[in-house]
Amino acid sequence: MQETRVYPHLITGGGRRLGLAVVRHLLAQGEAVVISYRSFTPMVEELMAQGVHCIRADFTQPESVTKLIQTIEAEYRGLRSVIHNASDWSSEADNEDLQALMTRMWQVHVAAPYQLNMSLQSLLLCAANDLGQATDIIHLTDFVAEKGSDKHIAYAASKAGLANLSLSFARQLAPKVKVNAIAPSLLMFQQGDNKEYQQKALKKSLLCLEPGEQEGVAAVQYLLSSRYMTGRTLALDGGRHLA
Ligand SMILES: NC(=O)C1=CN([C@@H]2O[C@H](COP(=O)(O)OP(=O)(O)OC[C@H]3O[C@@H](n4cnc5c(N)ncnc54)[C@H](OP(=O)(O)O)[C@@H]3O)[C@@H](O)[C@H]2O)C=CC1
Ligand SMILES: Nc1nc2c(c(=O)[nH]1)N=C([C@H](O)[C@@H](O)CO)CN2
Repeated sequence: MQETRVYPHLITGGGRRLGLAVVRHLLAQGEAVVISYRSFTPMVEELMAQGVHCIRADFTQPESVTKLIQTIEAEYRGLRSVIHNASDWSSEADNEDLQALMTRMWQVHVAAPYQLNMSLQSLLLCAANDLGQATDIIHLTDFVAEKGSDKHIAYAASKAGLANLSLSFARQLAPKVKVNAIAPSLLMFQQGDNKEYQQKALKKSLLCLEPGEQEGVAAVQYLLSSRYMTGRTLALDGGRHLA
């Protein structure tokens, strides 16, 4: 009897916060996981010790993305999913060179996911054929992709570009690969966010709460389990669109 192959999930930016929570969730389910990381941290070291294949890649550098792709192509015959979580939340206030900021936002949030999807779609299709079920691409976008942001203009525009990739790749890869997005408004604050900022951010939604990373994990799990969603965005925004 032919053995069923195990195809890993690829999570970009899997070394901390939401990416790490998704990694832990999938490992707990006995899934195989590969991550990309930028900063080598004790957490990445711990994941390596647990047998997670951790590949260093800086998405500001196209050649680094190419090396990530080549490493995956050499090691795996298929992929169960590609989860584009890596992101650089930079603001105009923190960047003097605005041209460089826009270039970096576009490279990290659009060009790198595009390069990964174009190169790795054959592995997603191979796994879908072998498993007899659709595989998945999931883009982590942002509420501001639709609404804009007055403090993260380049970031928001690049997340809108990422959201649009979901539509094109959903068309190109159906029915073997489902392609969807998750657009949080707030999942979890950054360590440096002060109380005043947090209170102001909480008031932007109807539900006025910081849901935490498990809200994002649940959305990823829903999309991986769904048989009938593609080209769509799960909005995790606490009713902010009505506030
Ligand atoms: N947190 C929230 O409330 C919200 C999150 N989102 C989206 O959800 C996703 C996860 O959010 P969150 O966990 O807070 O994200 P973080 O900003 O905490 O982490 C993002 C990850 O991306 C990686 N990364 C950053 N820059 C690069 C780069 N140049 N090349 C490769 N990797 C890079 C980081 O790697 P490293 O750690 O190695 O430096 C990190 O692992 C993101 O796409 C985010 O935009 C959207 C709205 C709200
Ligand atoms: N890459 C990241 N993107 C975003 C983050 C983050 O921490 N990393 N955080 C937000 C905030 O939640 C913001 O929406 C409200 O404070 C947005 N994107």
